[in-house]
Formats: sequence, C-alpha cells, structure tokens
Amino acid sequence: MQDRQEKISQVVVTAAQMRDIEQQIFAAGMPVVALMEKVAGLIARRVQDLIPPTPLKKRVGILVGPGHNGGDALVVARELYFRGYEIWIYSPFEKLKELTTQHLQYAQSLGIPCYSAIEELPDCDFLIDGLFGFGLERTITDAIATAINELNERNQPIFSIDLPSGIHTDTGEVLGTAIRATHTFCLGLWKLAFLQDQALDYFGKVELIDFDIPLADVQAVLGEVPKIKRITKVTALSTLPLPRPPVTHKYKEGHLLLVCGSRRYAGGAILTGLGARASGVGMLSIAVPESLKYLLVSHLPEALIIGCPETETGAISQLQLPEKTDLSSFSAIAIGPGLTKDSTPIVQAVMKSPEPLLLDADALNILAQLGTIPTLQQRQAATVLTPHTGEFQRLFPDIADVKADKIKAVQAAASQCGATILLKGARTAISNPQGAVWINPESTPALARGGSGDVLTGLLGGLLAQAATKQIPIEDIVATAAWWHSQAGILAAQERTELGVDAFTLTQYLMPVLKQI
Ligand SMILES: NC(=O)C1=CN([C@@H]2O[C@H](COP(=O)(O)OP(=O)(O)OC[C@H]3O[C@@H](n4cnc5c(N)ncnc54)[C@H](O)[C@@H]3O)[C@@H](O)[C@H]2O)[C@H](O)CC1
Ligand SMILES: [K+]
Repeated sequence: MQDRQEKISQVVVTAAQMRDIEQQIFAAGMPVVALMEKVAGLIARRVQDLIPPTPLKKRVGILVGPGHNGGDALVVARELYFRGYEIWIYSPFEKLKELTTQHLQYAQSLGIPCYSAIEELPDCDFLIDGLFGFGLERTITDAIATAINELNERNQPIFSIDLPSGIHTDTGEVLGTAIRATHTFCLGLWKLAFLQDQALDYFGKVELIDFDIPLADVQAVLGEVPKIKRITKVTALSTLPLPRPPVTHKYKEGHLLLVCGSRRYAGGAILTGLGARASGVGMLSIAVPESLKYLLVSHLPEALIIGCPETETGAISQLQLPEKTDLSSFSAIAIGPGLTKDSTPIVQAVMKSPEPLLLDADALNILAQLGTIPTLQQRQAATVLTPHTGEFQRLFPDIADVKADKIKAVQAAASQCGATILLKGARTAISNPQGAVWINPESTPALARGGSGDVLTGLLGGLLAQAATKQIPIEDIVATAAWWHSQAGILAAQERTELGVDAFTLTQYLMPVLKQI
C-alpha cells in the first residue's frame, strides 16, 4: 500500500497519457459515471474539511465548463448543496457533454440557481473552478476570457478542479487567460504543468486527490520506469551514502576537488566548500588563487587548500596540484563558482579529467564562450552541468525557448551534449543524455539569492565523489542534491522567514534536514 502511494507520488503525466490511463480503467469495466462520482465525492469532502458549512452558511459559486471537468464541479455542487452550503452555478456554455448535461439538469431540478452571465453570479465565500481540466485544447477567448479575468479580480478563494482553467496540462502555458486558484486539486496523477515554472503563480496550494488508479494501468501507459519522475523524500534518501560502512577510511568515502574562487569572488569559494562539507565527503581539496589560501584555511580547516598561481586580476591562472597528485587522484571534480572568465585554461584542463566532473557558474560561461559543448561527448567519465536559465541559454542558443517548456529543453540539451544537466528554477529539472528526467516538486523563493547555487555545487560535488565507486545513476545523485538543497531552504525559511535564508545560513540547515528524518 505504502509502496503504491510512493510510486504514484513519483509519477508525472501529460494530458494524452492521462487520457490513455483513464481509457484503461474504463476499458476494464469502471463506468465513467462511477469514476466521476468517486472523484468529485473526494473533492467535496476535502472542501468541507477546508471550509465547513457551519456555523455561518457559506455561499459557493460553481464554474461549469462543457466537459467532464464541469461534470466534476456539478457533482461537488450537488454534494455541498445537501451538506447545507448555498450554491450558485455559472454555466456559460450552450453545449455540454452528456454526463455534464445530466448533472446540470439535476442540480436545476433541486432549485439551485444557474446563470450563463457572469454578472449574475453574486459574490461568494469561495468558488469551485470546473471550467476546463486536461481537455483544454485551445486559447480561451471572448466572454469566457472576460469572465475568468473578472473572477480573478473578485479576490475570493478559488478551488480549481484538476488544473486552474486556462493552464496547458503539459507545458503550463497560460492559454489566453487562466483562473488564479488559491488551491488546486490535481486528480489521480500529477500533471506536468504542476512542475513547470511558468504555471506556478496560478495553482495556489496544490494537493493530489488519489482516486485509486491501479498501478498496472499507469505502467501499461508509462512503462515500468517512467521517463519523467518527481523527486520524493524516498527517492532522494535512497542514494545518500548512509549508513556508512562500519569499517572505512577517508579516501574510501570519496575525494572531491573543488576549483573555485578569485580575488573578486572569494566568498563563492567558501560557500562551495561549506556545501561540500555538509555532504560528508571523505577528503576535500580546494584549489583557489594563492592569495585566498589562508582565508579558505580559516573557514574550512579540515580541507586541503591548494594555492594556485593567479592572473593579474586575481583568478586562477594554472592548476598547480600538490606533488604526486594529478586529476586522476580525485573521485570527482567540481569547478566554477567565483572563477571569473579569466580562468579559461583551467576549465580546458579539467575537461580532460578521467573522473566525474561538475561544471557550474563561470565554468559554464567559459564553456559557452569556447563553444566546446560538443567536446563534452568525448569525455570518458560523467559530466554534470548546473546552469540557471541565463547560463542555459548561453550554452544552448539553438534550443527553443526554455521558458515555454523547460522539461523538453533540458532533455534536448542533455541529449545534444551527452551530459547530465540540472536546469535551475522554481522547479529544478534534471535530465540525463537519454532523456530520463527528475523534477524537484518542492522549493522556496528564499533560495533566489546570491551564493545559494555555490552551496549546491559543493554539496553535489561531495555526493558525486562519494558515489564514484557505486553503481548509482548520475542523475539520481544530482536529484538527491537538488532535493536536499531545497529542503534545507524550506526548513530555513520556516524558521527564519523567506528573507532569512542567505547562502551561509543555508549551509547550516543542510544537516538539520537529514536529522529531521
Ligand atoms: N483523470 C480522470 O481519469 C478523470 C477525469 N475527470 C475529469 O475530466 C476532465 C477532463 O474532461 P474532458 O471532458 O476530457 O475535458 P475538459 O472538461 O477539460 O473540457 C473539454 C471540453 O472543453 C472544450 N474546449 C477545450 N478548449 C476550449 C476553449 N479554449 N474554449 C472553449 N471550449 C474549449 C472541448 O472541446 C471539450 O468539449 C479532467 O480534467 C477531470 O476534471 C473525471 O471526471 C474523473 C476521472
Ligand atoms: K479546472
């Protein structure tokens, strides 16, 4: 049972996949009417929990569209009516699907007022949005668009069924206009839109209404291992190097080399180091410009700080590793935070490393400038890139608009360069070269702050180093780091508000996330 719920919570579907899964259920004998009744019954009960009908009678506006999303809304309306709510229906479409028509007829027979003009819908305590679900297929125009805009301006709580009407199920695009919900009940399985940054403003709180879709039906459509998955606590924790074997030594627990910092950006090197520290990595070496050496030693006494020759501008000019050490001495290398663009030769040098390599920040800008993206294909070991949208666009100028469909964009980029790519955002997306995608479903705007990416680079570098001898897919480790990093942000924001999560503070919340579990 637990296992089913966990698997369901990892699943993400497109509208077409949802329709196919639904067809499996109907083909197996489940009547459409019964499924609607079941789903809408669950929604009605949740609404009653959230806004009970007493002591003050509540007035509810029900927005009814032409399809089964409208049918769901009418079943909710009927249930709430019998529980003592005062119901008003707005049903502007002339032609409704048959089942929806029947529910509307019955609602009217009960004496529930029903109007087709938005002006006639009075102010309500809250609204139920059943205009469109995953069947929305074109831009909303004319009277319906005007009505949606007017309803948004009323500032009443809105519960959207399945999706806020107007949001494209797959891309999250606003098709003309869309309901700005305060709460969205996603039905059965998470739709892709819930993981697309561009739609997030419209959902309000989100909640999955699990209506017992059999796993077999999901697998029949998506396969045993779905291509696109949500990161969950369970998936994230499964790749952590915990518990440690009772007998081990520091080099067995990974040796990470960080290459970062410049006179101009000294703090970035410290934050990257602190992120790596939290990963538990066995050995940490940090290459910085010579002039930063003692600053780093004072912040990270456990690390081996390698002072490198520097340019006039204070950037690393040459990677001068200690005696008897070369790039193959490390289990993983992470390069980029605070480098400046003056460290181009260093990036070229580490690309030759035979170990997993993580490139971030200025290392990505240097890569873009060099136009060396195609050479990544030739690397023997795994490569991970962690761009934000701007860096991504500089690296992959020929990939169509990232904002229009982030998930497609990250898949295309990973396949183009043969690296695993983590595209940062409110919903960070990770793709391996074969197009297997992880999306991080929870984060906080508190992390939109200078230095928070440096922390991620250190943390992920440390996890990559520890996993070097294990058979864990690279993208799974990247997903764990993304999850851990955002959970630390969420925890810090809970205790300190969204303004209180500077990058140093963030590093201090990485361990408490694990301790909570
Ligand atoms: N997931 C499930 O198994 C269940 C889903 N339910 C609900 O059903 C909807 C999907 O229903 P469907 O009838 O296929 O689509 P919609 O209700 O979203 O509406 C489609 C309807 O609207 C017309 N249309 C599309 N775009 C526009 C537009 N821009 N302007 C005007 N009209 C438009 C289109 O032609 C169709 O007629 C799902 O979201 C759930 O809420 C079940 O009730 C339970 C099981
Ligand atoms: K809806």
